[in-house]
Amino acid sequence: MTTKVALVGASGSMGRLISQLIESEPGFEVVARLGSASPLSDMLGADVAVDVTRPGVSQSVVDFALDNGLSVLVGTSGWSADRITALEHRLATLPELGVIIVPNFSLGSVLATRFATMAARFFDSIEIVEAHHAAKIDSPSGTAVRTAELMAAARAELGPVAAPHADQRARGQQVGSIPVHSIRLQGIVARQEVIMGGDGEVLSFTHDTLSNTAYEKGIRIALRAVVDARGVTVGLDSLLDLESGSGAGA
Ligand SMILES: NC(=O)C1=CN([C@@H]2O[C@H](COP(=O)(O)OP(=O)(O)OC[C@H]3O[C@@H](n4cnc5c(N)ncnc54)[C@H](OP(=O)(O)O)[C@@H]3O)[C@@H](O)[C@H]2O)C=CC1
Ligand SMILES: O=C(O)C1=N[C@H](C(=O)O)C[C@H](O)C1
Repeated sequence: MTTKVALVGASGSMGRLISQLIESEPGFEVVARLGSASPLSDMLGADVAVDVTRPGVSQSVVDFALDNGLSVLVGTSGWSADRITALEHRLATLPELGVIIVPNFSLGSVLATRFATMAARFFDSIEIVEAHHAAKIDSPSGTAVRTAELMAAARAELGPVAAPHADQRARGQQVGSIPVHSIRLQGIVARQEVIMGGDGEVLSFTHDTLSNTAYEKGIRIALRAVVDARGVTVGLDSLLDLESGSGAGA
């Protein structure tokens, strides 16, 4: 059986990549390509929707898809913990449907976030510096927000990180008390550094995306998973067993 995909944001950088990947993915076919001028009803007739649009648009795409019986794979940034909680409540009333939200399709990025989350309990001084291409419209990046939220959750019992003078604008935007600094620069694809300071030492986790090919494996894994998805799933790590590495060889 072929899964019919409505690709929302098809003309964009991620949309073009996903369209290409689906062409060589057995069992999937893009039946609708939507952009900013398309009515959302163009999705109707598809089995699943893939959303790679803009943070301000993604919610309406997901709402329309769910209203019309489509599960959704979301690659768009901007799905903060609050929005995800609201979505979980909605999905609780739609037991046949699922939404998979993947802040970053790159395996390396997901691993870097996992390592940083593991280490977060051991350091009180933590900051994130993320850098993206100049065309990126949102900041902080979805990956940085997710990383900060996971680190804050991991150290919930320890309280906020030590972020002196965090009221000064140049100290970044705090997410879960962790200052996040965003750089938008020509020449860069995507980069994130999580820096942790301790007594006489600094531990850092850096991930560089050098080209969009870094997203390919993760997109294939998430696409296969969305067909049978139920409820809300967040992060590529939820689709993989990071301890054993199983599922990563797509
Ligand atoms: N999860 C991940 O690993 C990654 C996520 N991203 C995220 O994915 C998103 C898209 O990134 P990218 O492809 O680089 O962005 P682009 O700006 O290249 O593409 C955006 C796409 O969204 C479409 N769009 C804009 N408004 C609407 C609307 N109202 N309805 C339907 N479609 C609309 C645009 O269509 P039109 O041309 O008609 O305006 C375009 O096709 C961003 O949030 C980005 O942060 C990016 C890279 C990796
Ligand atoms: O806009 C991008 O390019 C990216 N967006 C995502 C984010 O906001 O984290 C994922 C990746 O960093 C690239």
